[in-house]
Amino acid sequence: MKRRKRWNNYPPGPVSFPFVGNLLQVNFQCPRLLSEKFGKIISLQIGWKNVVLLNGLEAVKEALVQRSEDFADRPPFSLFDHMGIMMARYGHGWKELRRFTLSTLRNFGLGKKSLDQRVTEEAGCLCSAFSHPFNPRFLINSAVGNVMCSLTFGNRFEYNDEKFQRMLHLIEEAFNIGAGIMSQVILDMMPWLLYIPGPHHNVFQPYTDSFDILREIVKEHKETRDPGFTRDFIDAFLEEIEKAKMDPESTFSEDNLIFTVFDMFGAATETTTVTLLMQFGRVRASSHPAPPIDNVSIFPGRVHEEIDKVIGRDRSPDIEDQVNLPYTNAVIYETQRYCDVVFAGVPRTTYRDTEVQGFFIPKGTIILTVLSSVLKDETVWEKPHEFYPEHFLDADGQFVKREAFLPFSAGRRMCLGEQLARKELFLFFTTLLQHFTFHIPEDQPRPRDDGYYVLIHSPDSYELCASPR
Ligand code: HEM
Repeated sequence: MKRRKRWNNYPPGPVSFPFVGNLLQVNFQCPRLLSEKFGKIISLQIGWKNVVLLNGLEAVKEALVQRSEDFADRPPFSLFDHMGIMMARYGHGWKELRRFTLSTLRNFGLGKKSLDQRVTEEAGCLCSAFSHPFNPRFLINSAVGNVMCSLTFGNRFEYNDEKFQRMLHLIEEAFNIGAGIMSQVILDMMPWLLYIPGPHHNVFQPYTDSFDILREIVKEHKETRDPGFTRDFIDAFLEEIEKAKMDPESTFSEDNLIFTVFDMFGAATETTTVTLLMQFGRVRASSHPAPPIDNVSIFPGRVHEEIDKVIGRDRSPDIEDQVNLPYTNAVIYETQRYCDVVFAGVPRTTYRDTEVQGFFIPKGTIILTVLSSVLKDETVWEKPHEFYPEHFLDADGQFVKREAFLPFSAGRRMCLGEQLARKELFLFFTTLLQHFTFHIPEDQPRPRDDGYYVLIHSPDSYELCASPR
């Protein structure tokens, strides 16, 4: 009863059951249903935890931008005391690691040529790996993983390299487990389970295996490092550990190096892979002989035309071409809006007592910013539930950014890799469309448009044929 204390002016929500709260009543994939009943700001109880869902541009903007610090914390992680960046609690350690990571990635090329070249080079490798017909997930995931390897370890891997594939697989598995019901709800409600042997201890395995692989890579770096020459992110972090040796407050340690690299891989690979799969999925959906379901059928031709006119066929696309390719750019942005990959955001926690849209929200409440409800906000977008690249074009056909375009979230904890992801989404897409036309293998039905929701919104598995242009 004490835990169920209600505050004055606390947001409304469905009645919750003992122990499980609203866990069994709520369809998190469709928060719109809850909104229709309770409004834009809804309170829930998941196990013992108080959770508040924020829907729509106004509420999400007020929380993440205007009251940025109030909403900057993350919930405690039930499995272990994990630092890194993604799940770190708001405070000195997180600030130090985030600032360092952002500036190091920038120096290695976020905003500079060298990163563009790495991505372009990887897009070239991806082109040569395309066969006929094929499932693009493996290749795209490997190419995206390789960009991260090149930034953090200084080298890329062959797509069929066993160690590389094992690492990508383990990190993905660990992220799915970390966000799953066992670690988020069951172990959190009953932490004493960890003192009892049983199969639930398997949740730790992908973490320890991933950390072992990363620890080995860090060890190799320490053995081969030249202090006058920084090869990659790991070298830069090792330098920082040395500089901070005498500072007892410092967050720079080998454990935190491993956690940070792990976090970046986990945050970067699946999100970017799935967004690219959605982009090619849109192209593929447009080429199916059955009548189109929306206006997708016209766009690949227009994108090909624009790329041919601005870039031609002889040179590789460059990030600077973006400004001269308004339609292509609009298609990329619209895919992110329409497919809302990180549909419910990443959970935050209130850092102090605060309020949103007049509702009181106490310190320590878990906040889900439903990004999907912003990307499809009916008061903002002309055709929120259709694929409509014109959302990002003005009357003269020039590209325009929109305030409600928040797939990377906003505020202090917004995605740290937005610039890198933007480059990958643009350079992979334009390079592949410059070289290929895509279509669905004969005999396959029109692919479903809705995909499935776990931690993120992924497309159903599909096959693609790529014909050289
Ligand atoms: C299309 C690709 C991507 C999407 C849609 C995406 C989306 C997001 C979202 C919605 C968040 C949660 C922000 C919040 O709490 O409000 C986030 C956090 C984060 N992302 Fe991304 N992301 C993408 C790519 C990347 C890449 C390439 C990197 C790596 C460099 C990255 C690194 C991170 C990190 C480290 C965080 C945690 C930030 C913090 O807590 O301070 N992401 N991302």
